[in-house]
Amino acid sequence: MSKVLVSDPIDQAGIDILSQVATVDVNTGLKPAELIEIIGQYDALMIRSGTRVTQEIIEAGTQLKIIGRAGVGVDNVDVPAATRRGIVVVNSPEGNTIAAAEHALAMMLSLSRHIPDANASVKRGEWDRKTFVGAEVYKKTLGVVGLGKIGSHVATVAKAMGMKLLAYDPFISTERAEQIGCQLVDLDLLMQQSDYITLHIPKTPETTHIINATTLAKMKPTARIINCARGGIIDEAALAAAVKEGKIAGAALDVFESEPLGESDLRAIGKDIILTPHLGASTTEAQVNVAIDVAEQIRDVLLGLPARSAVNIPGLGPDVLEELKPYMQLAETLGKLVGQLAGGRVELLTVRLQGELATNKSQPLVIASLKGLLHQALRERVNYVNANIEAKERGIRVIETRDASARDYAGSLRLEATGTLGTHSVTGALLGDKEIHLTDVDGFPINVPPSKYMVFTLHRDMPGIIGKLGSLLGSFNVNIASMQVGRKIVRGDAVMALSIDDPLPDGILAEITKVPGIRDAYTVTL
Ligand SMILES: NC(=O)C1=CN([C@@H]2O[C@H](COP(=O)(O)OP(=O)(O)OC[C@H]3O[C@@H](n4cnc5c(N)ncnc54)[C@H](O)[C@@H]3O)[C@@H](O)[C@H]2O)C=CC1
Ligand SMILES: O=C(O)C(=O)COP(=O)(O)O
Repeated sequence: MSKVLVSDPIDQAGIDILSQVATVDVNTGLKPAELIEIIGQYDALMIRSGTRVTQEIIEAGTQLKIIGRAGVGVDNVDVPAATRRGIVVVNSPEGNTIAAAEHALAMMLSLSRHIPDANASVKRGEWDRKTFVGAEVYKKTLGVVGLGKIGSHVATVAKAMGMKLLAYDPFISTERAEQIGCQLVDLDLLMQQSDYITLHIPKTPETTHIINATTLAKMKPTARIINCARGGIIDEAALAAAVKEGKIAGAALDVFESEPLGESDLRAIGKDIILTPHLGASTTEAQVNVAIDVAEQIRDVLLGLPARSAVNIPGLGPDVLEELKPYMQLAETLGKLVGQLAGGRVELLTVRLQGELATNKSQPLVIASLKGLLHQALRERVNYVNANIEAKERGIRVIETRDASARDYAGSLRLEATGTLGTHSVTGALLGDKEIHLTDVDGFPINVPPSKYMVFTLHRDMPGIIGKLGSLLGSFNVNIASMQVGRKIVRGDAVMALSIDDPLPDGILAEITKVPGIRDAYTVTL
């Protein structure tokens, strides 16, 4: 049975799902060294923001197949290191959207009405109605930085409260922004014109300290900023100084450069700074959502099924997988075949989408072709996650081409591999009930379903050659299940495709090439 380690608190609903297929150990609060020590026994790791999954931990996780982040941000996971090792990293892109958006809105209203400090003062026995005079958000301008799932929900609710909306997000179209009621502007203008600024971008090298002393200096002295996205997007020292010196009116932070928050100037500033301990996703509803979403994906991957929200399998969402799955199997089979025909080190793979397939996304088919191609060298170590990286590291160049006019089959895929021993090509299509058929080998038309063990020959089309090959294989007790010859012209060159019941015993390939008229022979396992 598989083993899953849950190293941050997650809802029981997730544990129940994992327990259907695995032994689940919940062990939270581990130090990095303790995690490194035990991770080697686990097939899956489920985390929230509390566990930093470093390269060292990934390398110690020799059995790991999947890392599941019960939430959105995967900045605490070394995703490139996981990708190199073929470990799927999944998250829950929507499970806590509402929770995080509502926390940002709560922060905005708390800032504008001084709710945390007013509450504390009443609880101290005071009745101070002067200190806590607030400001309305109605008709004020809210600047949303990052108009993704959370930013959009914040904007929608803020609009209903009568706020004017500006947004900065270089990856969102003007039309999409307008749909949500936002005017897209650049970051400078947003900083200058907003009364409230709320951040909803991921933490990346580009967004680290995107809000710094220079950008803060552009804000109005009456403006306030909210960060419920990630620590480190705002330069904390510059922010503390800006609030302390009255350059801006206030800030509310849920996330910090280092968590848990240690010694910090931020703690010392009174009612103009509100701090919460990374509570954005901490609602009962969100925690059930993310736990179920991620646990289901871990369960599926442990059962050999694809994950619906893998962050390190480019272009392979569930809808694409559903639609392209049969073609991906075709691509993988053709990749295995052309890799074995090419024999030596492959330097260039040309992936050609033909007929109806030409209008489809090529990336999943390229990944599947590479997975097949590299199978010979890497076996189970290559998967959809690391096929691209492994190919790059081996110096395999990939060219994608399309030919919508190819009409032999509704849709077909052609792979051509050029390597140290020459160039080979194979084409395949899905026929009837989506059954894979090989339709061309090295330019010779054939029509055979692939089988696990096959022999291909390149020979002269002349009388007697099929019989000689049949007897030769018979003399070595090799049973032929099916055989087909493809040729372009009578008595010219031809290709023979044989399906055999068992692997070809050692040494027979050399015997086959001694048959007069046979120029080359290949044995493949698909
Ligand atoms: N405080 C908490 O507990 C929670 C925090 N989060 C954080 O909220 C953030 C946003 O989450 P979602 O809205 O779900 O993500 P999303 O992917 O739907 O949206 C992110 C948006 O940021 C934009 N973006 C990316 N780079 C940018 C850049 N350099 N400048 C401007 N915009 C940029 C993207 O185009 C996208 O529209 C994430 O960092 C996530 O980790 C999410 C959930 C809970
Ligand atoms: O989902 C996210 O990105 C979050 O920041 C939530 O973090 P958490 O799961 O509450 O530790």
